[in-house]
Amino acid sequence: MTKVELRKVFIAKRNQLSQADYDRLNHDLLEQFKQFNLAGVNCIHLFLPIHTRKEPDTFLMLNWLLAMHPHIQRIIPKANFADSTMQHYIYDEQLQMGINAFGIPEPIDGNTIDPQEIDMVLVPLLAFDRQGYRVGYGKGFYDRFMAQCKQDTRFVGLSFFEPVDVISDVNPFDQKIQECILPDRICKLPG
Ligand SMILES: Nc1nc2c(c(=O)[nH]1)N(C=O)[C@@H](CNc1ccc(C(=O)N[C@@H](CCC(=O)O)C(=O)O)cc1)CN2
Ligand SMILES: Nc1ncnc2c1ncn2[C@@H]1O[C@H](COP(=O)(O)OP(=O)(O)OP(=O)(O)O)[C@@H](O)[C@H]1O
Repeated sequence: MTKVELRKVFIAKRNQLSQADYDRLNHDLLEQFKQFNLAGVNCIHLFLPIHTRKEPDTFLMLNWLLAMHPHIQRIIPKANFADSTMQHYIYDEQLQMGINAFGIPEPIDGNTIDPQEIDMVLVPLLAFDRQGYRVGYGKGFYDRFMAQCKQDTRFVGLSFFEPVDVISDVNPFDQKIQECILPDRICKLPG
C-alpha cells in the first residue's frame, strides 16, 4: 500500500481504540520498553504524544527512565512547521513546556543539543513495514532529523499495530528504523 493509503487505514485503527484499549496498549508498550537493552545509551530522544491522536504515551517511558536510569540524558524535540525541522532540548529543570497548535507537548525554552550527541531515538509512526520503512503524518520531520544523527544511532519505532508487508512508495529521503516496540514483543528489522 502507499503512504497515503496507509495513513488513512492506521489513523482509523487508532481512532477505533477505546480508552480501555489505549490504556492497556500503553501499559504493554511500557513493559516491552523496560525489557529493552539500554547498554551504551547515554542520551535518548523521545517524541511527546499527541493525546487526541492516540499516539503511544511516551510520558510513561520518560518517567520510568528518570526513576530507573537517572544518568541517561533525556531529549525532546520542538518542531518548526515553517521548514519541517526540529530543535532538540534537554529535559531538565530549566525546561519550560507548552502545547503547540498541533497538540504536541513541546519546549518553549531551555538548553538545546546537537543531533550528533543522541544514541537512541524513539520514533513516532502511523505504520511501518518489514524492511523498517515508516509512514508519519507526511512532513518529513523525522526523515530530516534522523539523517543528522550519528551513523550508529539506534532508531526505535513505537507501534500499537503489526508491520505491513511493504510501503510501496518509499523515496530516497526515507530513513529506516532498526527495531520497533510492539505491545507483545520487540520487532527486529533488517536495518
Ligand atoms: N508526537 C509527535 N510529535 C511529532 C511528530 C509526530 O508524529 N508525533 N512528527 C513526526 O514527524 C512531527 C510533527 N508532524 C506533524 C505533521 C502534521 C501534523 C498535522 O496535524 N497535519 C495536519 C495537516 C496540516 C497541513 O497539511 O498543513 C493534519 O494532518 O490534519 C501534525 C504533526 C514532529 N513532532
Ligand atoms: N532531508 C530532506 N530534505 C528535503 N526534503 C525532505 C528530506 N527528508 C524528507 N523530505 C521530504 O519530506 C516529505 C516527507 O514525506 P513522507 O511522506 O515521506 O513523510 P513521513 O515520513 O510520513 O513524515 P514524518 O517524517 O513527518 O513523520 C517528502 O516530500 C520528502 O521529499
